[in-house]
Amino acid sequence: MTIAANLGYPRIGPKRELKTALEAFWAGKLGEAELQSTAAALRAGARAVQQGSGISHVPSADFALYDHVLETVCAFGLVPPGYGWSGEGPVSLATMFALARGARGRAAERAAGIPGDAVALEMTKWFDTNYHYVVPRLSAAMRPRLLDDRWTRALREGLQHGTRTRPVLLGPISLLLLSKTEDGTRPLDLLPAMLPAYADALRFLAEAGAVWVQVDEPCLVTDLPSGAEDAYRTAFRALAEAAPGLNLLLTTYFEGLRDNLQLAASLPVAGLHVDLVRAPGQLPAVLEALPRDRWLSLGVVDGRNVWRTDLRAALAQLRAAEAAGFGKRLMVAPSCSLLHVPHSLAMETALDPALKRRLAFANEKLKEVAVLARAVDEAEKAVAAAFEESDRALAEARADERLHDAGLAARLAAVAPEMERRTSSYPTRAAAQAARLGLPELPVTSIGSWPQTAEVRSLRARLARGELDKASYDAEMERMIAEAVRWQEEIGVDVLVHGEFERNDMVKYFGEQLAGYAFTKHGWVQSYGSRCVAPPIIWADVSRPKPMTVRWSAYAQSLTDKPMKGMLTGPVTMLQWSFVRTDIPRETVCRQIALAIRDEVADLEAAGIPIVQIDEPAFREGLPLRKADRDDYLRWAVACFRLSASPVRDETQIHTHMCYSEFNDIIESIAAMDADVISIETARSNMELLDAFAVFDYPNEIGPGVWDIHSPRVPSAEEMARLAARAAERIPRRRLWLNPDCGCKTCGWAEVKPAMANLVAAARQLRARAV
Ligand SMILES: Nc1nc2c(c(=O)[nH]1)N[C@@H](CNc1ccc(C(=O)N[C@@H](CCC(=O)N[C@@H](CCC(=O)N[C@@H](CCC(=O)O)C(=O)O)C(=O)O)C(=O)O)cc1)CN2
Ligand code: MET
Ligand SMILES: [Zn+2]
Repeated sequence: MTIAANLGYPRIGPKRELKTALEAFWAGKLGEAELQSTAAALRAGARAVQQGSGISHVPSADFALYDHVLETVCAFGLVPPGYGWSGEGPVSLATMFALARGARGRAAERAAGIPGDAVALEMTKWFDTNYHYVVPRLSAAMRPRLLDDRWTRALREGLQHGTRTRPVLLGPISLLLLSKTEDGTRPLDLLPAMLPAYADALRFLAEAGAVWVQVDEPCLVTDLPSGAEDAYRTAFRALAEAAPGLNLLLTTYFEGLRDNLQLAASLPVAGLHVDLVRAPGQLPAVLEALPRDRWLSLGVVDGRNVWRTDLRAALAQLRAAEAAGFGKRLMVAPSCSLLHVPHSLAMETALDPALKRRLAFANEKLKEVAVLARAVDEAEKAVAAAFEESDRALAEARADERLHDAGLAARLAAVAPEMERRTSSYPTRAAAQAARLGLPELPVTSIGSWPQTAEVRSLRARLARGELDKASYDAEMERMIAEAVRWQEEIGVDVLVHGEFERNDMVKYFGEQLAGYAFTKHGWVQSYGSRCVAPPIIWADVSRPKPMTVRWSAYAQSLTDKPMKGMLTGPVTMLQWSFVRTDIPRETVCRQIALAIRDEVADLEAAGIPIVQIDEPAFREGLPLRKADRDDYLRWAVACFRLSASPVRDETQIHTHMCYSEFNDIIESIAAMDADVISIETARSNMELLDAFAVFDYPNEIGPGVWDIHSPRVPSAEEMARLAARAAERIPRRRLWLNPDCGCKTCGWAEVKPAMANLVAAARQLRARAV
């Protein structure tokens, strides 16, 4: 019988219950037992929904309080020293959260022996998603072993409630390849030490009654480093031997297997899961390569996007697998974990009904999976109604004239090459800008947002509930802007920002004002830990009905003689952090957004704003996972940024900002964006991220972050001056700016005020020193 399977379910809870519980726990308002019981209730709810939808392979241990990579690290005792773990026994919750968030000198941390200055481990993007995982920091001295059998515990939890779940384990090779090492060891060198711990986990699972275990190896879709192939063979031989009766499902997602297909097909596992949404074309090769005694799990329902599945097209792929001899060993599944989509459409009462009919969130996707599994076994007739609904929604979408804006198409077709170029080259512009702005050496600025306090959010919540009228809301925003402007002037910041108080999120805020975008009420997706985003949905051609930010920036500029920086989110990030329609190329959607941003840039200039920052924090994240696909992406991504940035005169300064990025492999493209100034996150890497800019001889101005805003610690002026001096060893001082790593929206004013004052002091110290 064809098996309906799921690979992972959203963790945050339909009403963000996990977020609420975590934040209460961290604030000392909720005990550990209560936190754990909220988590258990969420898992029970998830199992019930999945089973109720007809899923027979329900995942377990896909849940994590903060992050699944971090929980894996803690389970195996891969904890660096300095976080209060003795090296024996299970890793405490306090230690786990200190690894994730750094210590804050709280009583619970002191009690757990965690030094007050313990800094958080690095966080980075999970492949090309907007989910962040905690990067394991490994060393050869570590003695991996199974300290906390979270997998067997998860299996037993399901069994107690009558469900034999399929535990999910992050595979050893992906775990190591996603890690960093401290002592020059190569991550894969740790494999021999890791394997006994993995073997224990599998053996205990088998003893506890597991039948299937999902071993996630997403790195199999990437360009593997040397040695990885052998490591895969060694590892899976050991895993297979550890628990011979257990069925391992080798699970890949986010891309096709390509040149790793033979490797994947040759590993001694019971089944292979492949992503047929990202890489539908790999099916024939997979059918040819995979031995017929293996199970084949086909990811035909998109786990990364919110559109309803074309059931007929998906069924055709399943039938092809059946015809090729996998009929008795077939699984239907989402392409990847459903972590990346919102819980349920049921709560979305305000969506346009026609649009809503075209959507499927996690719960709806599970039903599609179940319908497809039945369709394979019982013929389409058994599920005819579902197929007709899918056909109808698709036909309706194709016929929907609202999707296409003829005027916009004409405008895009008329984009001339000079629209993607500033009038003059950087040296000419730099001179004009220097004359206009009169900035000191090492100018001090910030990345845009000031704290999104509970007060700001509650104003917005009251506006949404109708308890506050728009005029009063706007007046409150102006009051906060005015206060922020006065404070920045007082402490001596050179280029001011208005603070972005009026924005719920840097993408959603713009999406809400652009035509072609829809947004949800409860469509939350976990970004990291307790932080969520509600990505807007691009369903039709995107255009800008009217100016979006000019009012706030112009107001802020009216309060000061110092230059005010206008703040926009760039086209690539707007694309990357939205759910995007699939009927036209992403490149086209991005160019539409670029035109909208371009108009906003021009309007800001016309309103007298001398500097405009176009944020592109997701520029690197959008990079295809495979090197072979990268040039094409970089070509259009750079062009879109330039299209949005180029309507202005020489003397108007364009900034961009990027964070969470390694720049080495894309530095040429960053230079090609030709922003006058780029600010980047570098504080945590001790300026090492700047090396790419130095080696490449990056020609324009750079603001390397000297304050890690993700840490609650306030850096001293000396510390920031030291980092800036390190930067000055790499980049000529006349092209350097001083700024934090990123926006301050998640900080509190208690850190922001002293840290910004210290930043200004650091700049003054350095200016006084001749280098
Ligand atoms: N889209 C996106 N992706 C991104 C980032 C980003 O900024 N945006 N940054 C990086 C990730 N960093 C992030 C940093 C912070 C948050 C974050 O703070 N998220 C907020 C939600 C932001 C939001 O949409 N806020 C809304 C809704 C706030 C809310 O929850 N309101 C309450 C009511 C609050 C009250 O009554 O006081 C409710 O609706 O229940 C607003 O401010 O209006 C959260 O989880 O809490 C998310 C990601 C990378 N990816
Ligand atoms: C994730 S990048 C954030 C940039 C934005 N301008 C801010 O300051 O919040
Ligand atoms: Zn940032």
